Amino acid sequence: MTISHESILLASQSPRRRQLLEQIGVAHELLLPEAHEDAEALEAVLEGETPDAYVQRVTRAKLDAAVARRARLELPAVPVLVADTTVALGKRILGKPADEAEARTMLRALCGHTHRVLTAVAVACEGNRVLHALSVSRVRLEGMRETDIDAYIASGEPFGKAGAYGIQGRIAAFVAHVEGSYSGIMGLPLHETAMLLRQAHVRF
Ligand SMILES: Cc1cn([C@H]2C[C@H](O)[C@@H](COP(=O)(O)OP(=O)(O)OP(=O)(O)O)O2)c(=O)[nH]c1=O
Repeated sequence: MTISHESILLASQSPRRRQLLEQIGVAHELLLPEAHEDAEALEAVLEGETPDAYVQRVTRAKLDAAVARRARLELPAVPVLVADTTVALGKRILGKPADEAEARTMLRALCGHTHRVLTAVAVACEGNRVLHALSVSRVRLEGMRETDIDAYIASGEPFGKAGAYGIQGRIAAFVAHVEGSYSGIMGLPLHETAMLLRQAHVRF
């Protein structure tokens, strides 16, 4: 992989994060996990951990893994960007649903209530100095009928997404209120990300 010194490395498998970074014109290359790296173990919730502590710990672990990967691959020391998104219903952390039943349980729990979407962002810059930010948004999903939930699950959209939904897709028809950062809910809060990248002297 040839990396321009004007680029950053986005260590993420999320197509949304890539698309969002493109939206603000940040030149980047992907730094994807290698086969032996176990993302699931990294994302396990510790006992008693709050959603805020959880999302920041996972983000830091993703960053450490990505910086180690950059070194292993002998890539130039350009900034590395990572993020993690978690949906919190009170103290309850809703990750990505493992199957249809879990997606259904999550959607039923979210409907008719306001929940928080937390996205932590971290950048490793020169000298491996770490910059980080946390975006917290509030989303209210109105009640969905069981038939609406069935159709949404059948669309496949809940999978691979924290809280079993993606605000950028069909669920938008049920989003009654949003407060905070739309891009943050999608997975990369662009205002906070731009601030961190400017602090890291990235030009875009
Ligand atoms: C709440 C919400 C989440 N999401 C997605 C964003 C993230 O991709 C995903 C949360 O999972 P994450 O673990 O944050 O990210 P990821 O595993 O997809 O990617 P990475 O390689 O960077 O760790 O949920 C949406 O796309 N829209 C939404 O409205």
